[in-house]
Amino acid sequence: MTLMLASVLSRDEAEIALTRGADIIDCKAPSRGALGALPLDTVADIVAFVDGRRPVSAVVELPHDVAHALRDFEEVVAAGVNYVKFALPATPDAVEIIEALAPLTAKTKLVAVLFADLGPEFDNLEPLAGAGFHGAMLDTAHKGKGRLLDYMSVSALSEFVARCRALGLASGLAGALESPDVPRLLVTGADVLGFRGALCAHGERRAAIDAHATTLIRDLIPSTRGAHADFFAHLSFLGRGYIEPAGANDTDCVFLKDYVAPVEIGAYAHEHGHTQRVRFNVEAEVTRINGSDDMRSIFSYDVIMDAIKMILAGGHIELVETIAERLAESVLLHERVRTVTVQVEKLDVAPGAVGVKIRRARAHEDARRLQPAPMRIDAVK
Ligand SMILES: O=C[C@H](O)COP(=O)(O)O
Repeated sequence: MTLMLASVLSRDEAEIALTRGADIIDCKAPSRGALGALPLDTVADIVAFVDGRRPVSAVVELPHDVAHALRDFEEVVAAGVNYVKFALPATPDAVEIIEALAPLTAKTKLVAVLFADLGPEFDNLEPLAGAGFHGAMLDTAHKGKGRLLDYMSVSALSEFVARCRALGLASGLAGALESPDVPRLLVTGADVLGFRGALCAHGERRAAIDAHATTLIRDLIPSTRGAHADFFAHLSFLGRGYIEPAGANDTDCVFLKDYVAPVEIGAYAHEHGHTQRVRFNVEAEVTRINGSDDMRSIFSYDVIMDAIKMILAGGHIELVETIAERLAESVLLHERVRTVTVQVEKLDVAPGAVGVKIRRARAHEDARRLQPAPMRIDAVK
């Protein structure tokens, strides 16, 4: 289950984040850049307010002299936080920094932050795991100059998450994330999605966090916590067709039309080692959700494009049928999708197009698997 991390700069903001359902309360000073540390007394105040109801993380800004870092880390640990985050530079001394901080892993959970916009060094993940670090998080250093997905694709982020998982590291994704990014990043399986800007009015990370903006992000991330668990149960039953539409007009069609990509595809030997143009047409029949006019009520076409990119990132594929089946399966993972039609065409084999068109539906038993009491969306405002 992916957790929601909310970066806050005060006790009052921690109260908003906590009451609106954030899973992790992250102490951070937006005025000091991407990974700014709050004063220790503020961190202690937030820890005291949260009072164990959620895990609390805090940032340490690495000093140039790593020996001093230990003292800074010790002070934050003494403030009672559960996780300590710091920026691990993509420089040759990174392993030296990891080794210097390793003794602290006996006292707290250390999370190294790598910056996607600064050429992150993923080979440092092994030393981090070997030193007993808790996790690694991708973020962006230059706020206001792009989101995480502007620097790394969903496929690359999925690889980062898988590599962390294989090493026993928890994985986090952050970086000027916005609400449309959430359904796209959930497919990576990251342990944590981190937010600051998206929780603030008008996405301005230095402004105060806003209760409704925080609730919107919370509602987009499935949760096992309280009202939001019911909310998501409600959504998932909608997706599974639990609330039977009165008629066909209770579903909408989200489509991707004439999306052409270079694909390594073909069963013949001469089709290996190069790409061919392949055209994708996808129609997803989705259960409509009324009651909100934001990301909570839509199934994003981005998710379809990301699914295509993730399949193609896997290398050469022999058959168009294979791509079509995998794509249909990926789209049906989203519980709002009731049926999907996928057409995959090779454009460079003949004067026209050749390929396959399939239609797949969610298994009917899926639609009746659970029987909750439906809940109005605005009940979680
Ligand atoms: O770890 C969470 C970061 O504070 C994300 O901040 P941001 O959403 O402003 O990039």
